[in-house]
Amino acid sequence: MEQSLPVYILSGFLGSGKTTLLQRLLEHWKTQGLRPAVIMNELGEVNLDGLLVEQSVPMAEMLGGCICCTSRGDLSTELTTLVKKESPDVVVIEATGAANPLEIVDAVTETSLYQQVELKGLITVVDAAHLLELYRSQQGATYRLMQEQIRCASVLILNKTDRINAEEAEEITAVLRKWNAYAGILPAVRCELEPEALLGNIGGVYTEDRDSAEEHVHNAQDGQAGQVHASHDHVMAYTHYFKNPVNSEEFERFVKELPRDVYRAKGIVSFNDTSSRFLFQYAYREADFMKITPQGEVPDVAVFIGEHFSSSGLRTELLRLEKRLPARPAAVKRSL
Ligand SMILES: Nc1nc2c(ncn2[C@@H]2O[C@H](COP(=O)(O)OP(=O)(O)OP(=O)(O)O)[C@@H](O)[C@H]2O)c(=O)[nH]1
Repeated sequence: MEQSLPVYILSGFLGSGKTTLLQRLLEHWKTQGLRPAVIMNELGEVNLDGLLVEQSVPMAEMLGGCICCTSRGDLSTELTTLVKKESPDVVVIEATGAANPLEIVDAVTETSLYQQVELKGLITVVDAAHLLELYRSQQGATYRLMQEQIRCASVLILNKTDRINAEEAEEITAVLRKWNAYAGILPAVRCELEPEALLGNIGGVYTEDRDSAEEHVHNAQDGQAGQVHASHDHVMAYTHYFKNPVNSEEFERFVKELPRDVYRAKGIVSFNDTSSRFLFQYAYREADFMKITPQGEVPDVAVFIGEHFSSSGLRTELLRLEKRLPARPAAVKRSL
Protein backbone atom coordinates (compact mmCIF):
# COMPACT_ATOMS: atom_id res chain seq x y z
CA MET A 1 0.00 0.00 0.00
CA GLU A 2 1.21 3.51 -0.76
CA GLN A 3 2.52 5.24 2.35
CA SER A 4 0.60 8.24 3.53
CA LEU A 5 2.26 11.62 3.71
CA PRO A 6 2.83 12.89 7.26
CA VAL A 7 1.50 16.38 7.96
CA TYR A 8 2.25 18.42 11.07
CA ILE A 9 0.46 21.57 12.17
CA LEU A 10 2.49 24.20 13.99
CA SER A 11 0.34 26.29 16.23
CA GLY A 12 1.06 28.82 18.95
CA PHE A 13 0.33 32.41 19.70
CA LEU A 14 1.91 35.26 17.71
CA GLY A 15 5.64 35.40 18.31
CA SER A 16 5.83 32.30 20.50
CA GLY A 17 8.59 30.68 18.40
CA LYS A 18 6.88 28.70 15.61
CA THR A 19 9.27 29.78 12.86
CA THR A 20 12.23 29.12 15.14
CA LEU A 21 10.97 25.56 15.57
CA LEU A 22 10.14 25.20 11.89
CA GLN A 23 13.75 25.96 10.96
CA ARG A 24 14.97 23.24 13.33
CA LEU A 25 12.54 20.66 12.02
CA LEU A 26 13.40 21.39 8.39
CA GLU A 27 17.08 21.06 9.18
CA HIS A 28 16.43 17.73 10.90
CA TRP A 29 14.46 16.24 8.03
CA LYS A 30 16.97 17.44 5.48
CA THR A 31 19.86 15.78 7.29
CA GLN A 32 17.80 12.60 7.18
CA GLY A 33 17.66 12.96 3.41
CA LEU A 34 13.95 13.78 3.41
CA ARG A 35 12.20 16.44 1.36
CA PRO A 36 10.04 18.64 3.58
CA ALA A 37 7.55 21.24 2.29
CA VAL A 38 5.83 24.07 4.08
CA ILE A 39 2.51 25.87 3.96
CA MET A 40 2.87 29.24 5.59
CA ASN A 41 0.07 31.51 6.62
CA GLU A 42 0.66 35.14 7.56
CA LEU A 43 -1.71 37.88 8.61
CA GLY A 44 0.37 40.52 6.86
CA GLU A 45 0.66 40.91 3.10
CA VAL A 46 4.26 39.71 2.94
CA ASN A 47 5.83 36.48 4.05
CA LEU A 48 8.73 37.57 6.22
CA ASP A 49 9.02 34.24 7.99
CA GLY A 50 9.47 32.66 4.59
CA LEU A 51 12.77 34.53 4.28
CA LEU A 52 14.07 32.54 7.22
CA VAL A 53 13.42 29.26 5.46
CA GLU A 54 15.97 27.96 3.01
CA GLN A 55 14.99 28.58 -0.61
CA SER A 56 15.28 24.93 -1.55
CA VAL A 57 12.28 24.07 0.64
CA PRO A 58 9.06 24.15 -1.40
CA MET A 59 6.64 26.57 0.17
CA ALA A 60 3.03 27.56 -0.40
CA GLU A 61 2.05 30.91 1.00
CA MET A 62 -1.35 32.02 2.20
CA LEU A 63 -1.02 35.70 2.96
CA GLY A 64 -3.17 38.58 4.15
CA GLY A 65 -5.57 36.61 6.33
CA CYS A 66 -5.91 33.76 8.72
CA ILE A 67 -6.42 30.26 7.28
CA CYS A 68 -8.85 29.35 9.94
CA CYS A 69 -11.12 32.18 8.79
CA THR A 70 -10.95 31.70 5.04
CA SER A 71 -12.75 28.70 3.72
CA ARG A 72 -11.30 25.38 4.81
CA GLY A 73 -11.32 24.49 1.13
CA ASP A 74 -8.51 27.00 0.46
CA LEU A 75 -6.06 25.23 2.73
CA SER A 76 -7.19 21.90 1.46
CA THR A 77 -6.57 23.02 -2.13
CA GLU A 78 -3.14 24.48 -1.25
CA LEU A 79 -2.15 21.21 0.38
CA THR A 80 -3.34 19.11 -2.54
CA THR A 81 -1.53 21.32 -5.06
CA LEU A 82 1.68 21.32 -3.04
CA VAL A 83 1.67 17.55 -2.71
CA LYS A 84 1.05 17.03 -6.43
CA LYS A 85 3.63 19.57 -7.55
CA GLU A 86 6.46 18.88 -5.12
CA SER A 87 6.00 15.27 -3.94
CA PRO A 88 7.35 16.05 -0.47
CA ASP A 89 8.11 13.43 2.20
CA VAL A 90 6.64 15.53 4.98
CA VAL A 91 4.58 18.74 5.18
CA VAL A 92 4.42 21.36 7.92
CA ILE A 93 1.61 23.89 8.09
CA GLU A 94 2.60 26.97 10.06
CA ALA A 95 -0.54 28.79 11.01
CA THR A 96 -0.72 32.46 11.94
CA GLY A 97 -0.40 32.89 15.66
CA ALA A 98 -4.01 34.03 15.67
CA ALA A 99 -5.38 30.85 14.17
CA ASN A 100 -7.71 28.46 15.84
CA PRO A 101 -6.00 25.12 15.20
CA LEU A 102 -9.15 23.05 15.16
CA GLU A 103 -10.20 24.66 11.90
CA ILE A 104 -6.87 23.67 10.39
CA VAL A 105 -7.18 20.14 11.71
CA ASP A 106 -10.48 20.04 9.86
CA ALA A 107 -8.96 21.21 6.59
CA VAL A 108 -6.19 18.60 6.76
CA THR A 109 -8.53 15.78 7.63
CA GLU A 110 -10.77 16.90 4.78
CA THR A 111 -7.82 16.60 2.40
CA SER A 112 -7.11 13.11 3.68
CA LEU A 113 -10.47 12.07 2.32
CA TYR A 114 -9.10 12.18 -1.21
CA GLN A 115 -5.29 12.28 -0.73
CA GLN A 116 -2.94 9.96 1.14
CA VAL A 117 -2.16 12.49 3.83
CA GLU A 118 -2.05 11.74 7.51
CA LEU A 119 -2.22 14.36 10.20
CA LYS A 120 0.55 13.26 12.54
CA GLY A 121 0.19 15.89 15.17
CA LEU A 122 -0.44 19.38 16.29
CA ILE A 123 2.56 21.03 17.89
CA THR A 124 1.74 24.08 20.00
CA VAL A 125 4.53 26.46 20.96
CA VAL A 126 3.87 28.47 24.11
CA ASP A 127 5.61 31.70 25.12
CA ALA A 128 6.07 30.88 28.81
CA ALA A 129 6.29 34.45 30.08
CA HIS A 130 3.40 35.73 27.98
CA LEU A 131 1.09 32.90 29.00
CA LEU A 132 2.00 33.33 32.65
CA GLU A 133 1.07 37.00 32.54
CA LEU A 134 -2.24 36.26 30.84
CA TYR A 135 -2.97 33.38 33.19
CA ARG A 136 -2.48 35.67 36.17
CA SER A 137 -4.88 38.24 34.77
CA GLN A 138 -7.25 35.49 33.51
CA GLN A 139 -8.94 37.53 30.86
CA GLY A 140 -9.04 38.72 27.29
CA ALA A 141 -9.56 37.16 23.91
CA THR A 142 -5.84 36.44 23.56
CA TYR A 143 -5.96 34.35 26.72
CA ARG A 144 -8.88 32.31 25.42
CA LEU A 145 -7.21 31.73 22.10
CA MET A 146 -3.97 30.56 23.75
CA GLN A 147 -6.03 28.23 25.90
CA GLU A 148 -7.64 26.79 22.78
CA GLN A 149 -4.27 26.30 21.07
CA ILE A 150 -2.98 24.49 24.15
CA ARG A 151 -6.06 22.30 24.58
CA CYS A 152 -5.90 20.67 21.19
CA ALA A 153 -2.12 20.19 21.04
CA SER A 154 -0.66 16.72 20.74
CA VAL A 155 2.64 18.03 22.10
CA LEU A 156 3.39 21.30 23.89
CA ILE A 157 6.65 23.21 23.74
CA LEU A 158 7.02 25.48 26.72
CA ASN A 159 9.32 27.94 24.97
CA LYS A 160 11.16 31.06 26.17
CA THR A 161 11.86 29.50 29.56
CA ASP A 162 14.82 31.89 29.72
CA ARG A 163 12.26 34.57 30.52
CA ILE A 164 10.82 32.90 33.63
CA ASN A 165 12.30 31.52 36.86
CA ALA A 166 12.06 27.94 38.18
CA GLU A 167 8.98 28.59 40.33
CA GLU A 168 7.18 30.26 37.45
CA ALA A 169 8.10 27.33 35.24
CA GLU A 170 6.47 24.99 37.73
CA GLU A 171 3.37 27.16 37.94
CA ILE A 172 2.93 27.40 34.19
CA THR A 173 3.62 23.69 33.65
CA ALA A 174 0.79 22.92 36.08
CA VAL A 175 -1.50 25.22 34.06
CA LEU A 176 -0.60 23.44 30.82
CA ARG A 177 -1.23 20.08 32.47
CA LYS A 178 -4.60 21.27 33.74
CA TRP A 179 -5.70 22.40 30.29
CA ASN A 180 -4.26 19.45 28.42
CA ALA A 181 -3.78 16.25 30.36
CA TYR A 182 -2.51 14.27 27.37
CA ALA A 183 0.20 16.18 25.55
CA GLY A 184 3.87 15.87 26.44
CA ILE A 185 5.29 19.15 27.76
CA LEU A 186 8.79 19.98 26.58
CA PRO A 187 10.48 23.05 28.10
CA ALA A 188 12.85 24.89 25.77
CA VAL A 189 14.79 28.01 24.96
CA ARG A 190 14.58 29.01 21.28
CA CYS A 191 12.84 25.69 20.68
CA GLU A 192 16.14 23.92 21.11
CA LEU A 193 15.02 20.32 21.38
CA GLU A 194 16.07 17.01 20.00
CA PRO A 195 13.72 16.73 17.01
CA GLU A 196 13.55 12.98 17.61
CA ALA A 197 12.35 13.59 21.17
CA LEU A 198 9.79 16.09 19.93
CA LEU A 199 8.42 14.00 17.08
CA GLY A 200 8.52 10.88 19.23
CA ASN A 201 6.45 12.65 21.85
CA ILE A 202 3.56 13.30 19.54
CA GLY A 203 0.44 11.40 20.38
CA GLY A 204 -2.61 11.55 18.19
CA VAL A 205 -4.41 14.79 17.56
CA TYR A 206 -6.66 15.46 20.45
CA THR A 207 -10.03 16.50 19.14
CA GLU A 208 -12.19 15.18 21.89
CA ASP A 209 -13.74 18.53 22.57
CA ARG A 210 -14.52 18.88 18.90
CA ASP A 211 -18.22 18.83 19.69
CA SER A 212 -17.99 21.61 22.18
CA ALA A 213 -15.84 23.54 19.71
CA GLU A 214 -18.52 23.14 17.05
CA GLU A 215 -20.99 24.39 19.56
CA HIS A 216 -18.84 27.45 20.16
CA VAL A 217 -18.60 28.07 16.44
CA HIS A 218 -22.33 28.07 16.20
CA ASN A 219 -22.52 30.36 19.18
CA ALA A 220 -20.13 32.68 17.38
CA GLN A 221 -22.39 32.71 14.39
CA ASP A 222 -25.27 33.52 16.65
CA GLY A 223 -23.25 36.43 17.96
CA GLN A 224 -22.89 35.03 21.47
CA ALA A 225 -19.88 35.38 23.70
CA GLY A 226 -17.16 32.77 24.34
CA GLN A 227 -16.75 31.89 20.68
CA VAL A 228 -13.97 29.86 19.22
CA HIS A 229 -14.01 30.88 15.59
CA ALA A 230 -14.51 34.54 16.32
CA SER A 231 -12.00 34.38 19.16
CA HIS A 232 -9.52 36.44 17.23
CA ASP A 233 -11.65 38.64 15.04
CA HIS A 234 -10.29 41.47 17.15
CA VAL A 235 -6.80 40.81 15.78
CA MET A 236 -5.65 43.20 13.09
CA ALA A 237 -2.53 43.69 11.00
CA TYR A 238 -1.02 46.82 9.47
CA THR A 239 1.59 46.50 6.72
CA HIS A 240 3.83 49.47 6.06
CA TYR A 241 6.01 49.74 2.95
CA PHE A 242 8.99 52.03 3.39
CA LYS A 243 9.99 54.41 0.61
CA ASN A 244 13.03 55.75 2.45
CA PRO A 245 15.61 54.36 4.86
CA VAL A 246 15.25 55.39 8.49
CA ASN A 247 17.65 56.21 11.29
CA SER A 248 18.50 53.04 13.24
CA GLU A 249 18.32 54.59 16.71
CA GLU A 250 15.04 56.34 16.02
CA PHE A 251 13.60 53.14 14.65
CA GLU A 252 14.78 51.07 17.63
CA ARG A 253 13.16 53.61 19.93
CA PHE A 254 9.95 53.44 17.90
CA VAL A 255 9.88 49.63 18.24
CA LYS A 256 10.62 49.80 21.94
CA GLU A 257 7.77 52.24 22.45
CA LEU A 258 5.16 50.39 20.41
CA PRO A 259 1.73 50.53 22.06
CA ARG A 260 1.00 47.53 24.29
CA ASP A 261 -1.81 46.31 22.09
CA VAL A 262 0.68 45.67 19.30
CA TYR A 263 1.95 42.29 20.35
CA ARG A 264 3.86 41.27 17.29
CA ALA A 265 5.85 43.13 14.68
CA LYS A 266 8.40 42.11 12.12
CA GLY A 267 9.93 43.49 9.00
CA ILE A 268 12.89 44.33 6.84
CA VAL A 269 14.35 47.80 7.09
CA SER A 270 17.19 49.77 5.57
CA PHE A 271 18.84 52.28 7.86
CA ASN A 272 20.48 55.48 6.65
CA ASP A 273 23.29 55.04 9.17
CA THR A 274 24.26 51.38 8.55
CA SER A 275 25.32 49.61 5.37
CA SER A 276 23.36 46.38 5.84
CA ARG A 277 19.61 45.74 5.81
CA PHE A 278 18.03 44.31 8.94
CA LEU A 279 15.29 41.86 9.74
CA PHE A 280 13.62 43.00 12.91
CA GLN A 281 11.39 40.99 15.20
CA TYR A 282 9.28 42.15 18.08
CA ALA A 283 7.32 39.73 20.23
CA TYR A 284 5.80 40.35 23.61
CA ARG A 285 7.87 43.47 24.27
CA GLU A 286 11.20 41.99 23.21
CA ALA A 287 12.95 43.24 20.06
CA ASP A 288 15.58 41.54 17.95
CA PHE A 289 17.56 42.89 14.98
CA MET A 290 19.44 40.65 12.58
CA LYS A 291 21.56 41.57 9.56
CA ILE A 292 20.04 40.11 6.45
CA THR A 293 20.71 39.93 2.74
CA PRO A 294 17.40 38.76 1.28
CA GLN A 295 17.42 36.76 -1.93
CA GLY A 296 15.51 38.31 -4.81
CA GLU A 297 13.49 41.50 -4.69
CA VAL A 298 12.23 42.13 -1.19
CA PRO A 299 10.85 45.55 -0.27
CA ASP A 300 11.49 47.38 2.98
CA VAL A 301 8.39 46.58 4.91
CA ALA A 302 7.07 46.21 8.45
CA VAL A 303 4.04 44.28 9.67
CA PHE A 304 2.34 45.07 12.97
CA ILE A 305 -0.16 42.68 14.53
CA GLY A 306 -2.27 43.36 17.58
CA GLU A 307 -5.64 44.21 19.00
CA HIS A 308 -7.50 47.39 18.10
CA PHE A 309 -4.38 49.53 17.84
CA SER A 310 -4.30 52.72 15.83
CA SER A 311 -2.72 51.82 12.49
CA SER A 312 -2.90 55.46 11.40
CA GLY A 313 -0.88 56.39 14.50
CA LEU A 314 1.84 53.91 13.56
CA ARG A 315 1.75 55.03 9.95
CA THR A 316 2.19 58.66 10.92
CA GLU A 317 5.17 57.82 13.13
CA LEU A 318 6.79 55.72 10.43
CA LEU A 319 6.27 58.39 7.77
CA ARG A 320 7.95 60.83 10.13
CA LEU A 321 10.89 58.49 10.57
CA GLU A 322 11.10 58.25 6.80
CA LYS A 323 10.94 62.05 6.65
CA ARG A 324 7.84 61.84 4.50
CA LEU A 325 6.09 63.99 7.14
CA PRO A 326 7.55 66.99 8.92
CA ALA A 327 9.07 66.18 12.32
CA ARG A 328 6.78 66.65 15.29
CA PRO A 329 7.23 70.08 16.86
CA ALA A 330 9.17 69.79 20.11
CA ALA A 331 6.93 70.02 23.17
CA VAL A 332 6.70 73.67 24.13
CA LYS A 333 6.98 74.32 27.82
CA ARG A 334 4.42 76.75 29.05
CA SER A 335 6.02 79.67 30.82
CA LEU A 336 4.18 81.07 33.74
N1 LIG B 1 13.94 35.25 24.72
C1 LIG B 1 13.57 34.34 23.82
N2 LIG B 1 13.23 34.71 22.57
C2 LIG B 1 12.86 33.75 21.69
C3 LIG B 1 12.80 32.36 22.05
N3 LIG B 1 12.37 31.66 20.96
C4 LIG B 1 12.16 32.56 19.98
N4 LIG B 1 12.46 33.83 20.40
C5 LIG B 1 12.36 35.10 19.64
O1 LIG B 1 10.97 35.44 19.56
C6 LIG B 1 10.71 36.10 18.32
C7 LIG B 1 9.57 35.38 17.59
O2 LIG B 1 10.00 34.10 17.20
P1 LIG B 1 9.35 33.34 15.92
O3 LIG B 1 9.95 31.99 15.85
O4 LIG B 1 9.45 34.20 14.71
O5 LIG B 1 7.82 33.30 16.40
P2 LIG B 1 6.52 32.88 15.56
O6 LIG B 1 5.66 32.14 16.50
O7 LIG B 1 6.92 32.20 14.29
O8 LIG B 1 5.88 34.29 15.21
P3 LIG B 1 4.57 34.54 14.22
O9 LIG B 1 4.80 33.72 12.99
O10 LIG B 1 4.63 36.01 13.95
O11 LIG B 1 3.39 34.16 14.99
C8 LIG B 1 12.02 36.12 17.55
O12 LIG B 1 12.62 37.36 17.79
C9 LIG B 1 12.81 34.98 18.20
O13 LIG B 1 14.20 35.18 18.09
C10 LIG B 1 13.18 31.99 23.39
O14 LIG B 1 13.16 30.83 23.81
N5 LIG B 1 13.54 33.02 24.21
